Amino acid sequence: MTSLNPDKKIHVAVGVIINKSEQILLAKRPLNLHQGGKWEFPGGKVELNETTSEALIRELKEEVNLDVSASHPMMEIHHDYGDKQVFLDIHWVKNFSGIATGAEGQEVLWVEKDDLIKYEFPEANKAIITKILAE
Ligand SMILES: Nc1nc2c([nH]c(=O)n2[C@@H]2O[C@H](COP(=O)(O)OP(=O)(O)OP(=O)(O)O)[C@@H](O)[C@H]2O)c(=O)[nH]1
Ligand SMILES: [Mg+2]
Repeated sequence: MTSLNPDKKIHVAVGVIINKSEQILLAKRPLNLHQGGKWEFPGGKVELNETTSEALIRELKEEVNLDVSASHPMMEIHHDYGDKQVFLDIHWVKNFSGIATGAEGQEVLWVEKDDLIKYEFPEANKAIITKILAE
């Protein structure tokens, strides 16, 4: 039996990580995951009893081995993929230490802002790219 689930929207903490050379960090989503094979901004699901910034710190350590010391809100996006509804809570991350690596085996890349349009992203990310380019 199918039922309506009011909580099925997934809350995701997303980091737009920008280094001293004004490059942005991208990671490639593993093929087996939702929206697999596309590039993304590192991040992941906010767990119960966790704030968005706590989730961001945890996810960026797990995924790209960076230690985030500060982040600030950039924008919120609600998107329906049909098979999944997401609430992307996107933060700028300018204060961090460490060397970015694909800690889960994924490809990671520092990209110039103007080159972002060359990469394939999940549909919901279009507005994020627009916002970055407007900075
Ligand atoms: N991390 C991230 N997720 C995004 C972006 N854009 C976007 O639509 N999403 C969607 O948001 C959801 C994030 O889930 P995720 O797979 O990163 O979550 P997670 O790291 O906690 O993974 P897991 O709990 O499945 O191991 C996915 O459905 C993904 O397609 C993005 O730029 N970054
Ligand atoms: Mg993730």
